[in-house]
Amino acid sequence: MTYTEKPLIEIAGLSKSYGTHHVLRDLELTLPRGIHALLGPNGAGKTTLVNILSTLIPHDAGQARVLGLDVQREKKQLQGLISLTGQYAAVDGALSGMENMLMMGQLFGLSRRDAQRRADDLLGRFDLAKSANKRVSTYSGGMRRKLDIAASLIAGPQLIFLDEPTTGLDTRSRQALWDEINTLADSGTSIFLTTQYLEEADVLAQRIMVLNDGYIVADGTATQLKERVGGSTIQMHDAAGHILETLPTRGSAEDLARELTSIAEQRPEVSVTVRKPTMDEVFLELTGKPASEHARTPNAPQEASR
Ligand SMILES: Nc1ncnc2c1ncn2[C@@H]1O[C@H](COP(=O)(O)OP(=O)(O)OP(=O)(O)O)[C@@H](O)[C@H]1O
Repeated sequence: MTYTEKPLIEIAGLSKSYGTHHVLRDLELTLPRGIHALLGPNGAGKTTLVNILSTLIPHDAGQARVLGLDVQREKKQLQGLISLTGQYAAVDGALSGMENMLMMGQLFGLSRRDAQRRADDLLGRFDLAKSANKRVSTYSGGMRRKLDIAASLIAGPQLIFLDEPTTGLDTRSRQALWDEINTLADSGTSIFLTTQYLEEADVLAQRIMVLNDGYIVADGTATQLKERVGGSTIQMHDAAGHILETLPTRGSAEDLARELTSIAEQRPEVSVTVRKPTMDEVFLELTGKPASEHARTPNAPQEASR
């Protein structure tokens, strides 16, 4: 079996403590290739897990394999197949976008010619070609973040870890980056991202893991996580759109049809909307903590679209 056929990530009994503070406790997880998101409140251990999986820090107990390779014993080999983009863009402001790309290419041992070819391609893909020769200090936050991700892709990694890739970006830059992440995944690169934005996980990820107090408290698709929290609800509105009443349902077509027929007969004047639980409600249910205001996507729709 080659590494391309192995699970993307395999974790068994993984634990990590800082002194007496148990940050990760006995984690078990197997993920196939694709886009996966790790959600959790501040201090839940998301960055710690990403740092372990990307070989930056050792774990205390258990096993972690990425692309079939042991994160500690086969660290060097693994480092050639993955890349990590952290919360703060690690590009050099005094250099141009192209110079940053070439420097990264050199670091990964590419020839100047190969690095130039890859840099041209990536800067074009991330819509940075026009600014390639401008100093990065003149770039916007969104452009820096895109350059950081483009630079991390220069050696063609199989898997890219993105630690809070869109924190601090405005809605438009966030959307543009989501498009890039989807394009990357379409071209065969797997993505493991951490995020505090519930909508980001909802929109992008095939699997979502929720980390809380060192444990993975939920793992599934956005739809599965929402189903855990409960079935759809029926909201009744007046003509001005004000919510008059919210009725819980079990979510089956039969249950919904019965409730809707009863409303049609007894309150024909109201309008109705059927809504699924939002990721905010899922987060609150699973972690006991509301997603903090800053962790919500600006202008995020109130209702999830799935
Ligand atoms: N080097 C360290 N030494 C001691 N404690 C640490 C260290 N790194 C992280 N921690 C602690 O471990 C816990 C988890 O931190 P981590 O950065 O992994 O959380 P996170 O989920 O990424 O949080 P955030 O969303 O705020 O970035 C926190 O309580 C943090 O203070």
